[in-house]
Formats: sequence, C-alpha cells, structure tokens
Amino acid sequence: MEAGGELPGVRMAYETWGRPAADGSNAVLVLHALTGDSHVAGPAGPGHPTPGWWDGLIGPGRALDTDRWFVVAPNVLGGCQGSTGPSSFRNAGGDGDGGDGGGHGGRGDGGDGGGHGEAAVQGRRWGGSFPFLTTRDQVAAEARLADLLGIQRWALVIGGSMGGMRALEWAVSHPDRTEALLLLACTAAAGAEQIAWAGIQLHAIRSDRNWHGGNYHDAGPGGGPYQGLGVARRLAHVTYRGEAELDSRFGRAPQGTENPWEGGRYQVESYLDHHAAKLVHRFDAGSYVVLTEAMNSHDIGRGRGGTTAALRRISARTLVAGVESDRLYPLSQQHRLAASIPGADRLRVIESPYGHDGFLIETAQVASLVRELAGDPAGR
Ligand SMILES: CC(=O)SCCNC(=O)CCNC(=O)[C@H](O)C(C)(C)COP(=O)(O)OP(=O)(O)OC[C@H]1O[C@@H](n2cnc3c(N)ncnc32)[C@H](O)[C@@H]1OP(=O)(O)O
Ligand SMILES: N[C@@H](CCO)C(=O)O
Repeated sequence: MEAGGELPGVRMAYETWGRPAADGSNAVLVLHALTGDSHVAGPAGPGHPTPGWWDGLIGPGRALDTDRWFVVAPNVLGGCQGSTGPSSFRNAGGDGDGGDGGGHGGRGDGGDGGGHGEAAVQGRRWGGSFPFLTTRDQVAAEARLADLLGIQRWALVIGGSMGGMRALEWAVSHPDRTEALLLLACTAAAGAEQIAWAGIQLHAIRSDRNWHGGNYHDAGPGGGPYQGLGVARRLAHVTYRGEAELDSRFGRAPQGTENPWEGGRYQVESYLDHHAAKLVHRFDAGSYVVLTEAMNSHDIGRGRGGTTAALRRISARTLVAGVESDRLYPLSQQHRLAASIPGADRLRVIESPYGHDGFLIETAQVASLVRELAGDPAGR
C-alpha cells in the first residue's frame, strides 16, 4: 500500500452488464461513492436489498446502452460489499481467495455476513489491523482487476464523489488506459472542510464504546459501533443534501404527534434517524472509517509536482460536472478541475436542489452527460 502496509490475497467483487467487444474497445468503468456498491443497475435481489443506485443509466437504449457497452462496476477496496475490507478474514490463502469472509459487518441480517462458525474456520477478520488505504491503492486494485478481465483500456471511466476521486486517479495514473472521463461532484484534493466533516464522523465512530479499536466484528449481535456509525451518517447526510431542500421539505414541523419540547423529534431529525438506521443495517463501520480516511488522503498532486501538474497529465476526453446546490463538494472545486484538465473546457452544472446527492438523484442529467461524452454509436 502507498502508506507501507500490506494486503495479501485481495478479493475484488464486481458486476458487469453487456458484452465485451472482440477488440476490447467498449469497456466502461463505473465507480461508486462512499456507501455505494457494485450494483449500479438492476432490481433488488439476493445480496442487493435495493435496486441499482443508477438504475436508469444502464440497459438497452439507455445512456450506457448494453447493446453497445460492456460496463464494469467494482466494489471499492476497503469496502464491505464483497471486496476485501476490514470485515474480511485476514488469513489470505495462496490462491488469492482467502482474503474475504464475505461479511459486511453491518447490524442487519439481510447481507452475506459470515457467522462465528465461519470465523472459527477461516480465522480472524482484519478489523482494526486493516492497513491504511489511499485512493491510489484503491485504483491499483481496480487496475489489477482490469488486467484480469483483459481490459487494456477503458472507453469511459465515470465516478461521482468518492467514485470521482478514483476516476480522476485512473486518468492521472493510467492516462493510456483512460480514453474518456466523466467526473461528477468531486475534487482534486480533499479540502479542509471536507476533512473536518469527515474527521467528526471518524470521532463519532471511534468514540462508540463498541468500537474496540476496530476489532468488534466477532462481538456477536448488537456488538458493533452502531451508535457511532449512526451519528456519523446523520451528520454526513446533512452535508449530502441542500439547505433549501431540507427547509422546504421539513421546515420546523414536528414528526407526527411528537412534541420536540417534550423529548419528541422534529421531522428532519426523524428523517436523519431513518437514514442512520438504514446505513447501520447495511454497512460496516470499519469500512466506513477506512474509506473515509482514504477520501481524506485524496490529493491528486501528492508527489506529482502539485495539483495542476498532475491534472495536466490527463489525456482523456473529459467532462467535469458539479451539482449547483452541493455544499460538500462545492462547484468551485469542479471549476478548478475543468480549468486544469486539458480540453475539459467549461464546467457542466447539474441543476438540482438536492445538494451533493444530486449526482445520485438527477440520473437524467447524468445520462445526458454520458451521451455527450460517449457520443452517438453511429458516429463512432
Ligand atoms: C453511490 C451510492 O452512494 S450508492 C448507495 C445509495 N446511496 C445511499 O444509500 C446514500 C444515502 N441515501 C441517500 O443519499 C438518498 O436516500 C438517495 C440519494 C439514495 C435517494 O435520495 P431521495 O430519493 O431524495 O431520498 P430521501 O433522502 O428523500 O430519503 C427517502 C427516505 O426517507 C424517508 N423519510 C422521509 N421523511 C421522513 C421522516 N420525516 N421520517 C423518517 N423517514 C423519512 C422516506 O420514507 C424514504 O425512506 P426509504 O428510502 O426507506 O424508502
Ligand atoms: N450518499 C452518498 C454520498 C457520498 O457521495 C453515499 O452514501 O455514498
């Protein structure tokens, strides 16, 4: 790893749509955000409690038309939806298959978490010993996956937020493998305020009495740092949404018959409780910490002569877009990307009241950007 640790026997989970062309020219890489996964499109099903998070984007006749494109979406290294992360077993075997226990470590029982019996057979989970990861390590793992899939060059790499950080890293560290690039709601380097919000979330998780330095995975039901993860998600979720949106949706209204002056909640508090509860049922706190630290580590210019010099390495045909109401990754950050990446030209603005989450919600606008970048099949 960039920070010096080692991670043997890595497993990368991924999902694909469409078929690879014989000449390898039609591969598209889609990179998910912090709590996303490889299930970009398709219905809910086993291992996927919800439909794909960009469901409208992939399929016949859609922007990523599966009659034309071969779309690949990996789960990020350090995550908890199939790729190796802190909830994976650490007794990696020589076959490279032992590094993952398949456990998401979340509070719910709907996923693929390994039980104690499995733990006894396979050994200890990484937990707090999981090495420090950077965006560059994550992209190195994705590049190895591309090698194994026989993909020499991506026709298009797409990512938003944390996925945008990795898409950017792909274009800088592998310019020869990245033909086109769509960056959404991301930044060249995590800024002070982003690190600050993230740092508070890390404190919330690590302050939970059930954190145990990250070694809680075999603590049994109810044993994880769910309170801390829930607090982190509540805080994060506010940063993901728009101020005007929250005000118009919830205002000062109490939740149902609850009275905020007598211990009850405002509607917006109930809304945050709901998102916290959903996350702790599907996501591992250890992964949340590792991925958050990786996002904080993100600085495209580190060791490359600074941000501008690094961005000038990009040869991909690039579009940069941001969400007008995004207060977490403000448009100024995407302006900087567009100004420094050769040929990126003007910044595209996704019109949305939903804040940072606009890149997940405004699928039709994202689809237009994909069409603009990927072009018309007939003209290819
Ligand atoms: C790339 C990735 O990140 S993939 C993973 C998908 N992303 C996430 O899960 C991130 C967290 N979620 C989100 O950010 C958003 O929910 C999105 C982006 C997925 C969707 O946004 P929206 O469609 O605007 O949903 P919104 O934020 O309004 O939430 C709706 C939920 O809040 C609930 N809700 C609304 N008001 C209240 C309230 N007063 N009290 C309690 N719950 C409430 C709704 O019932 C609904 O519940 P459900 O999602 O369980 O059906
Ligand atoms: N809602 C997104 C925000 C981070 O981009 C997620 O949870 O991944």
